[in-house]
Amino acid sequence: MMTSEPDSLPRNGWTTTSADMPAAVGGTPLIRLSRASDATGCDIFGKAEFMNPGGSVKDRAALAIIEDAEKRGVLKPGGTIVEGTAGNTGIGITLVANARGYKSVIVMPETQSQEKIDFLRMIGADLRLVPAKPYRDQGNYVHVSRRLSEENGWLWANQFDNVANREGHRLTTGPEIWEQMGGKVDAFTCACGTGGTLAGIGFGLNDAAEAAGVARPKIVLADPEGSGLYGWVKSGDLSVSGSSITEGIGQSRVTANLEGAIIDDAERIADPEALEQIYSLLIHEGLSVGGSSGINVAAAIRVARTLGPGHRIATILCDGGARYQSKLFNPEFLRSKDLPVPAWLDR
Ligand SMILES: Cc1ncc(COP(=O)(O)O)c(C=O)c1O
Repeated sequence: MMTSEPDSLPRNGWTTTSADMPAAVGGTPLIRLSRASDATGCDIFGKAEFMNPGGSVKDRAALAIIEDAEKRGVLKPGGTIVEGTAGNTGIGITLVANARGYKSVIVMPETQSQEKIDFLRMIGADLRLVPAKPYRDQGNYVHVSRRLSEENGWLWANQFDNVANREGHRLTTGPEIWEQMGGKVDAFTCACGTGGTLAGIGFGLNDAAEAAGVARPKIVLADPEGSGLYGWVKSGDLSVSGSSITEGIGQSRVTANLEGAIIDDAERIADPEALEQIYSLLIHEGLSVGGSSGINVAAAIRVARTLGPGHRIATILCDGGARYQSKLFNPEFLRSKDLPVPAWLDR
């Protein structure tokens, strides 16, 4: 394995001296969300994944996938990693690649936020924008990235079906949440793109609960409109309806990362409900988060109301609001999607 630190050091770069960018991935704070907690009589906590070096939870998947490939000997010094991504995984891969001397080729649907596109270019990704197509179409960004890998002999990160993704969360994010909550976790809510975060943290929390001899937390999928997973969890039906302005989440198939995942229930959250949480977190708590975080917090509030006062619920603040300034915080964009524009934003 190519690391500049001995294996025995903790991977919590924010509280120890970091050797390099990869050492600073993870170890994020867990923040009590006051308004959501007060409104429900529960303690609702958000894991501040926007504090990772690349600004999102996907730094963890990127690092886990790259370290797994290094260990398996399929990523050689100076090698190239190609990936299809909504942007955040591409950012994580490119930053880890820069730190470790690899090259990155990032395939991304052109519909994703300009901020992610600009950031990927800034950090040196070889960016290939493609038209947004459904997964069944061979022009879909995931298939384009796989073909590029086959044609050029590059490593395909394959975040959707490479279970090194969820294994990374099982070994880091899950135990971190358990420890930060003192082993008292009643429920966990999380949206899915690849499913790595939901499945991996679910396994990690389950492992920790088993080791402690206590009941495991309830694991609840938070799903946007336009995703098939809510129906899949509720009735086994993956069919899709509606749409969402959120990015990086929603899925129409059971990825390898989702196979066998612990999922007890699901909440479907429409964009206005997610935006309400995003704006409330920003205005009242000073937390700037993106669309999937809004879906996650809205689902945590619903779960809190179902469980009743006194429960402790964790969720993920996946990335920051600045990544979506031109969309979630842009009155013209919101109006074009028939979404409400809050008065404070409309000036
Ligand atoms: C902002 C954001 N939230 C959530 C997710 C979903 O995470 P996962 O792929 O682990 O399901 C992604 C994935 O790209 C993302 O970019």
